[in-house]
Amino acid sequence: MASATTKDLSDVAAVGGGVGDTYGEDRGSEDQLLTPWTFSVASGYSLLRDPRHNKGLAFTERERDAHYLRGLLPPTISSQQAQEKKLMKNLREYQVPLQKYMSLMDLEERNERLFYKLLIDNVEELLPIVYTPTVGEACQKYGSIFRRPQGLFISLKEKGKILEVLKNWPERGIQVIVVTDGERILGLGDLGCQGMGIPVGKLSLYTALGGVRPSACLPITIDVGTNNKQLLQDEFYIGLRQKRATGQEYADFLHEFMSAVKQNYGEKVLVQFEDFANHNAFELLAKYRSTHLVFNDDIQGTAAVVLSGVVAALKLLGGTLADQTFLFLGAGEAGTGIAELIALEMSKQAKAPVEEARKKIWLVDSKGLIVGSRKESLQQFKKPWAHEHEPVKDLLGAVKAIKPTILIGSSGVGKTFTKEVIEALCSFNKKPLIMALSNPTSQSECTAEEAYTWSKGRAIFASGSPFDPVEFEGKVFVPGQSNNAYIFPGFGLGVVMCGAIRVHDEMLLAASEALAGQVTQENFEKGLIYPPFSNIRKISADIAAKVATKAYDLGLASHLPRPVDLVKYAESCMYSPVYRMYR
Ligand SMILES: O=C([O-])CC(=O)C(=O)O
Ligand SMILES: [Mg+2]
Repeated sequence: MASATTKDLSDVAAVGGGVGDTYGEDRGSEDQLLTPWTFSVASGYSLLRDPRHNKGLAFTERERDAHYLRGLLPPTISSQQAQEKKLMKNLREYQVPLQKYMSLMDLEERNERLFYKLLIDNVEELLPIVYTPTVGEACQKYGSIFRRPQGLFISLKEKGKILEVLKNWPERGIQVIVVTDGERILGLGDLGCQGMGIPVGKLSLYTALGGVRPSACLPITIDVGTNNKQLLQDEFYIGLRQKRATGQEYADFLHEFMSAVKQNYGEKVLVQFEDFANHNAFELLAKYRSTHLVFNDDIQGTAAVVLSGVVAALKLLGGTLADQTFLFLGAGEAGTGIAELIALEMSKQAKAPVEEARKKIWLVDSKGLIVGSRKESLQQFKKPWAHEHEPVKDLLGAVKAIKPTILIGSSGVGKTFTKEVIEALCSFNKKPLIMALSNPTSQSECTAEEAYTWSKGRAIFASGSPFDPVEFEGKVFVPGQSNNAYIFPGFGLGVVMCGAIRVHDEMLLAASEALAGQVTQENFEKGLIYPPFSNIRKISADIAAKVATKAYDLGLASHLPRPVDLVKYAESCMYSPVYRMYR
C-alpha cells in the first residue's frame, strides 16, 4: 500500500526537544532531538486503523484524496468538536460507569487524539471514569473486559529475556514508565496481572493532565503471580496462575527489569512505581533511587499532594505547620511517606531538626498507636514514628489521647472514621482537617456527607476519590480531592523536560509548594484546599517549572542550556490533542 511520507518529528521528539506537535511543521531545532527521523504515516485503510493518526470523519476532502481514503468513509466531514459533542452525548447515556470506561478505552484504541481531547476538555467528568474509582472496578474485572494489550506484560516466563520484551514495544522515545506488580491495587488488594488498569490509567493522566506525549508513555505490569485465590480460580484471569514469587527470586527479577530499562532507554526515563505492596515499595525505592530516575507515586506523590493540602488548609485553620498535631490511620506507603514529607517541611520552616518535627506526628496501624514499646516488632519504615507513649489499641483511643488537629486516613480500609471518631475530633477542635485518602470510594475512611454531618459542618474535608458536594443545614460544602493525580503528571513533565537524572526530595517539596500556590482566594472562600481539576494543565505547567528549577539548582538536570522562562517552556512542551492536517 502506498504511504505518505512526511518529515514529521513530533511523534518521536523528546519533550525538551522544543518541538511542537503541529503535523508536518518543525518548530524546534533538529539537533536537539533524539534522532533525526523521517516518519512514515500509513494511508488508506491502515490509516483508519491507526489510532495515533486516525481522525475518523474529520478527514478533509483533500486528505481523503491524498491518503487513499475515498470510499472508505461516508461522505460527511465532521469537525473534532462535533465528534467530541457526539461522543460525550453517547457516553452520558451509559448508566454504568464501567460501560463508560470500556467505551473510552475503545475510543483510545480507535482515535487517540479524540480520546485525549475528550479527557482534557471534560476532565472533572471523566477523571472518575478513567481513574479512581472506576479504574478499580476495571482492574477487578480486567480479565473479562480485556480486549487488546495497552502496555507490556512482563511475567516470570520472560525471565532472562526482559530486554527483548522491551524491544517488542513499538515506540522508541519512551520518557515515562509506570510499573506495577499488582500486589496492592488502590485499597483493593492483590489483583495480580489485572493491575494493568492502573499504569494505563496513570499514564493517560500523564498525557491529559501533564501533557507528556502518549507515544512517550509506557505502562508495564510485572507478573510474578498472585496470592488472590479468587483470581487464581477465575476462568478469565489473564495472569500467571501461581503464588507470588518473593525474596531473592522477586528481587532478581525486578533487578533484571530495572537494568533492562536503563540499558534500553538510558538514564533519563522516569520509572514510576505504582501500587506495590508496602515492603517492596520501600525496598525498591531505597534500592534504585540513587542509580535510576525513579519515583514512587504512593509514597512520594501522595505525600506531595497531601502536604500541599495541609499547607493550604493552614489559611483556614490558622497557625503554622509546627502548631499542628497529626494523627494517621495507616502506616504504610502513603501514611509514612506523607508523615516524612510533612516532617521535612516542618523542620525546614521551623529551622529545627527533622527528629523534632516527627514528634508532632503520630501513626496508628492495625495494632494500635505506634509507640516506643512496640519498636522491636516494628517494620523498618514505621520505626521513626514510634514515640514514647503508653499503648493505645485503636483509632478512637488514639484520637482521645493525642488530640490531633489533623486526621489523615491512608490504610486502604473503608468506614474507619466512624461517628464516634469524628465527634471526638470535634470535641477539641473548632475546625478539624479530615483527609480520607483511601481509594477507591468503597475504601474511603468516611464519605464527604459523613464528615460534614458528623462534624456539624465544621470539618475541612478532602478525600482520595471524588465525592459530590454535600448540603448540610442549608449550606453547600464542596469536598477537595486529595489525590496524587494533582502531582505526578506535572512532576513527571518537569523531570523529563529538564532531563533530570535523579529525583530528589527537594523536587517533591517544590511540586507540593507549587500546587499549594495555585489555590486562589476564591477557592479558600469556598473552603477548598485544592484548586479545581479543570485548571490542571496550567497547574501542571507550574509544577513542572518549579520541579525543573529545583533540578537545575541541584545540578540534576541534563538538558542545557536552562530555559529562561520554565513555565512557558513547560507549556510549549505539552502535547495538544487537536487534530493535525495531513499534507
Ligand atoms: O490511584 C489513585 O487514585 C491514588 C493512588 O495512587 C492509590 O490509591 O494507590
Ligand atoms: Mg497508587
